[in-house]
Amino acid sequence: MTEPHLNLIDGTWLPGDHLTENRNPSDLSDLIGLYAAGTAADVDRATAAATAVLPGWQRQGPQVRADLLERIATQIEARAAEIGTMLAREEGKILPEAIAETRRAAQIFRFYAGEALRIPGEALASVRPGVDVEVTREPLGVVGLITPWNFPIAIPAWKIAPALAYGNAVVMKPADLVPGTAHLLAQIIHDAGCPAGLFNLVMGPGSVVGQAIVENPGIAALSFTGSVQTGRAIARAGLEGMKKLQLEMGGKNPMVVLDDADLEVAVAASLNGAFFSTGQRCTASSRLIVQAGIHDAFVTELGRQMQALRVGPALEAASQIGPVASAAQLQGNLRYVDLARSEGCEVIGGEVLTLPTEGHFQRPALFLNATNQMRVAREEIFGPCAAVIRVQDFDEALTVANDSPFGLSAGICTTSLRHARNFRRGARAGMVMVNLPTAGVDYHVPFGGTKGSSYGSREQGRHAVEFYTTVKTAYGFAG
Ligand SMILES: NC(=O)C1=CN([C@@H]2O[C@H](COP(=O)(O)OP(=O)(O)OC[C@H]3O[C@@H](n4cnc5c(N)ncnc54)[C@H](OP(=O)(O)O)[C@@H]3O)[C@@H](O)[C@H]2O)C=CC1
Ligand SMILES: O=C(O)CCC(=O)C(=O)O
Repeated sequence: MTEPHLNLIDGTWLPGDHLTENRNPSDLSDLIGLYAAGTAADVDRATAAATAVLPGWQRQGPQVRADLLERIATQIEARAAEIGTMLAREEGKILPEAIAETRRAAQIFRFYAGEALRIPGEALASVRPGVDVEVTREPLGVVGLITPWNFPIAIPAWKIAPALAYGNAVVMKPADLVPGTAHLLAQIIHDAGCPAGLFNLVMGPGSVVGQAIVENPGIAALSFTGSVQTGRAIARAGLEGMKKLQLEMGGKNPMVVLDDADLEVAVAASLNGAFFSTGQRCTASSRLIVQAGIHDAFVTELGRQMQALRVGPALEAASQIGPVASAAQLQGNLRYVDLARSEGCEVIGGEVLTLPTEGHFQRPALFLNATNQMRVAREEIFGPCAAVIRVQDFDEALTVANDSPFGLSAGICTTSLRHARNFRRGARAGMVMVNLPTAGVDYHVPFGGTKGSSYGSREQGRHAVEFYTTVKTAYGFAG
């Protein structure tokens, strides 16, 4: 058995109060390691250390921050194969996707190394003669980051990097399913020369460590990605503590396929959007809204390609779709497959697969003849399952696409410039994709949604400055 992996608090590796097992969802006999589960007292200690280090750190200015982020980026890149392997092993994403996600994390750190030197501000003349006004962006203080399991390095990266770039300190809790990638990232941040207490990793259950972060009065702001249910609970408790909030939650993302679409493009975008990463993306295309004229050809070709996808262990080169991340997630997916049948859908695929290694393998599923009022078309499943809804024309497609409690990403496949433009304008979603999967985003532009998908200002790109800073207005009279 390898050494247990500890929490990073105030620059020191500390044991928490017990150890939890991290197992490989592609092979449950593979024990990846033991990870320290922290306590509320660990969160208090981390927050106190973060508070103490901030004044000295902020006095050093942005070049020091940029240099630190650059060193972190370089190390992540250098260790992309090792980190990607850990990510694939603990989360179940296939290795090429896991390595690509790791490289994306490096790019994110590098992007914010540059942004640390570009913090915007304004100088204005006052309405009063002789007075100058300066509007600056100031750090918030200590920020609490609570991250999910489905992007175990990209999401921590796109929260940690702007938090540090804009002069804050961090207390982070990764999802309990994926401590290994977070621990590697914490090691890199520590080894890159991050001052003690500036970045703290506290692993452990959401109900203990997550809750303690949400309730700690020393934490000024919370950035969370995960389920709607947990996001709502964090919003209530966070507001009680008057914290600044940024919540990224679910999606039920529509992919509209019009009669005039290029069939090959539409099938490729839908296959990728609905099933890649085992459908475990908040941007997944879980509603395929298909115009009547192309419906049968589209469903036949998508069904054929979906059934041909090779589901297998994440580290095997032949695998195209890895396992579902956990037993609980698989059980949830299977309940939705049953529900689809009982709501009147014809189901293709969706069954549990028995492979040589014991893991959570499931064949992707299409729910045909769905309507937008069915629960399988309204609730986020977060698995390799997509509901197909037939519509008559563009107007109906747009109405159905917008009729959802969520509004994260929305896609359309069409060769009509007019339909593409009207969809971009009319879709009630934070991100719109034309002839592209609803999932798979760039790291240097805003990410986030409308309605039940997101709360607070956008993540990623230059827009992250809005969340991770507060505005100060300073007046001066020079005489
Ligand atoms: N939008 C997205 O990107 C994601 C959406 N989901 C959705 O959520 C469903 C369930 O997944 P799940 O992992 O349980 O999502 P959760 O929302 O429970 O978990 C997200 C993060 O919040 C933490 N957390 C849980 N409870 C609390 C709490 N009371 N206070 C503070 N933090 C808490 C979790 O910790 P811990 O892991 O220890 O429980 C994890 O770090 C999925 O089926 C999917 O629908 C899930 C992941 C990402
Ligand atoms: O689609 C992507 O690239 C990112 C998706 C994501 O962040 C998520 O599913 O949580």
